[in-house]
Amino acid sequence: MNKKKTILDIQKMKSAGEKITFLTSYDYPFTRIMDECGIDAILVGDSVGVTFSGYDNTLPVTIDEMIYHTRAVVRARPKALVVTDMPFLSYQTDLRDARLNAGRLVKEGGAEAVKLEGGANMAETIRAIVDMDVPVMAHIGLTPQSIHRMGGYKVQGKKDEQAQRLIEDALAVEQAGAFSVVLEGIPMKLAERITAELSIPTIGIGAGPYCDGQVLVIHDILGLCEKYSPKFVKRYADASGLIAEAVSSYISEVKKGEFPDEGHSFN
Ligand SMILES: Nc1nc(=O)c2c([nH]1)NC[C@@H]1CN(c3ccc(C(=O)N[C@@H](CCC(=O)O)C(=O)O)cc3)CN21
Ligand SMILES: CC(C)C(=O)C(=O)O
Ligand SMILES: [Mg+2]
Repeated sequence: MNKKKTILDIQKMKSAGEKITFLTSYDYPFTRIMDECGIDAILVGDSVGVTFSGYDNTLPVTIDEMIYHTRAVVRARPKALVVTDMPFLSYQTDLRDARLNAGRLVKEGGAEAVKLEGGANMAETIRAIVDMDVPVMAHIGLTPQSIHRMGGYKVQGKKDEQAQRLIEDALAVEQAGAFSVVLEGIPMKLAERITAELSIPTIGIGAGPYCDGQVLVIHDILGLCEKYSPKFVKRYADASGLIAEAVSSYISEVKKGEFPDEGHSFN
């Protein structure tokens, strides 16, 4: 398909039984490459705080930083759907803040949808944003903005009672009008059950193979982020190694006077 992908295309893929592929991107060059490869959707994730800015977690990321990165992604004119994370404190305070910040991501950033963390507790917020025609993706299970409540990045929904609550959260966000939901860090059988019960697509990360689609952090699949190595990450390349090789070659050639040669110089 050579035209712009929309939330409708993403939703149709669930009924067609076609897996949905998401990756995070935070800039222009990565977006160009992954879009050329045919990625279905791009998440401008608040994981940018960890992978790009070097923070220990996602909590310090600001709405202005999310706008900045979304603009860089959108400038690549991807065919993929562009979804941007609402960062911590940009939607939890009240509905007005939530609407205003979701609107800023669309108006100033160029996002086509926003994502926020939470289930039943965020149903009203999801509804408020959807009511101004900004599509919302929900995110339940291991929600990184809740790191201090969870006491670390821990798999959620292992106990029956917790699992039941996550099923209720999933139903609540669908009911509130979310167009899709991320399931992060939950047992695969629970993700399978939620996927079967919902009519909106589930996008898993550390949630097993039975979701309607998958998402991973681009720096993780490239071996560019050493900070965390969750079990769910598969490293498809060693980009750190490639960069180190190139940088080392450059340093050594300059030191030896081999670079620049006449071919890289002007007369
Ligand atoms: N680069 C990067 N990738 C991510 O996936 C990611 C971020 N950053 N930053 C925000 C959160 C943090 N994430 C994480 C980080 C670590 C684990 C982790 O180590 N999980 C353990 C399970 C521990 C348990 O349940 O006891 C694992 O072994 O996978 C999970 C999610 C996901 N998100
Ligand atoms: C990994 C995904 C789901 C995310 O929220 C992020 O990158 O911030
Ligand atoms: Mg996020």
